[in-house]
Amino acid sequence: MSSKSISNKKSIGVVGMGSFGTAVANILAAKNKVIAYARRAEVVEEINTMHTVDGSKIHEDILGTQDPEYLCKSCDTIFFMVPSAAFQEVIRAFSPFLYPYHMVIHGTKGLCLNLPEGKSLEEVAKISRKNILTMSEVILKETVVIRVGCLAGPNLAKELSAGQPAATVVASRFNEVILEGQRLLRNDKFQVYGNSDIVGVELSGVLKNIIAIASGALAGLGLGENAKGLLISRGMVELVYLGNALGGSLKSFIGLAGIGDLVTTCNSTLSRNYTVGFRLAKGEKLPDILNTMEEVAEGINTVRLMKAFVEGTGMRAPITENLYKVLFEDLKIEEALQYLMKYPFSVDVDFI
Ligand SMILES: NC(=O)C1=CN([C@@H]2O[C@H](COP(=O)(O)OP(=O)(O)OC[C@H]3O[C@@H](n4cnc5c(N)ncnc54)[C@H](O)[C@@H]3O)[C@@H](O)[C@H]2O)C=CC1
Ligand SMILES: O=C(CO)COP(=O)(O)O
Repeated sequence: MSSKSISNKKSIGVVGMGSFGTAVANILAAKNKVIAYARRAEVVEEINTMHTVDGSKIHEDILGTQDPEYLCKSCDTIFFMVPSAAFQEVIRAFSPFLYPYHMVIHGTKGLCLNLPEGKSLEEVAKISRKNILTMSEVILKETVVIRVGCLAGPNLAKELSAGQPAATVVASRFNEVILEGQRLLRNDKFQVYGNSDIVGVELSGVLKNIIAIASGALAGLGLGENAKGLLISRGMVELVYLGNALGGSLKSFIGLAGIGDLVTTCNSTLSRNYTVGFRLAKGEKLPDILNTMEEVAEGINTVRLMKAFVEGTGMRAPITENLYKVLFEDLKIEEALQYLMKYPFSVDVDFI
């Protein structure tokens, strides 16, 4: 498409130019001008003068800004691509400039804790569904935006940036959000499916990270493909149980954003969650791993939240509970594995 033919259209906004935000901004820029928000002035400067992020070339139709008001005025559709730990803070900075005519689609695979002011997870220990927010719920809570969507699926940013074929799911209660996501993102290397169960699709992307950490740990122990197949299938059962308890539907968990992303992240050294598990199994301590990782591994916080949720509801989630002990209580991975091998699972599939 020529730059002339896109000049009259409104730009598309992208908030957060990390790995995933940059990959998605590049896909969007093939069809539309993009305005990208980055919090650091040097990143904005690099985008606008060099057309690079972290030294990697980006599309020339991406304009950097540090100004939420300018971005919201210039764009009707905005993609929020920041980690869950920063999501609430970032959405609050944009909230004064967001109106009901905006469409907001996020790509964040994490959860927010929703506790009374001043309370921490350590103090409450057990939580229920009302203490957990998916990112679409954060957007609805913090802004007047109505048409909210999410983007989830097997979408390793490095593969997308290399132009490898992939597919994603745009989920929203509003069909127009799904259609807009498809119109903006679809190309001959990127297929876009729709789903109306936004919470189920969000939870798919969130919960598979737990199993990806465990899969990396198995690989780090030098275990083979039989063990991985066992983990992925039992992990799927756990994902379905937790996901159902949090309000998602089975149909989403067995789709591209669920099983599709589970398989991808459980098998890829490009996954940060998988890498955390792998390094743990090689004997590194979690704080050391976190200190040397530049990018976010959402699964660590998700394990903390899900462990507290499981305790609050009386459910059992053996992989998550054992992984919690490995991450935060120094349980040896070999011992966690032994425990799981002795766990009295009896029925193969009991969720259909
Ligand atoms: N990298 C990947 O392959 C994929 C990542 N995701 C999800 O996308 C989300 C973002 O991940 P990545 O881009 O990989 O992370 P990243 O660590 O590469 O980048 C995060 C970006 O958010 C920005 N940010 C952090 N705190 C901020 C704040 N307070 N205000 C403004 N900006 C802030 C950082 O400056 C950075 O640009 C995560 O939830 C992740 O699970 C989803 C699919 C694929
Ligand atoms: O979700 C992802 C790919 O779909 C990325 O996984 P990581 O966050 O583990 O890198």
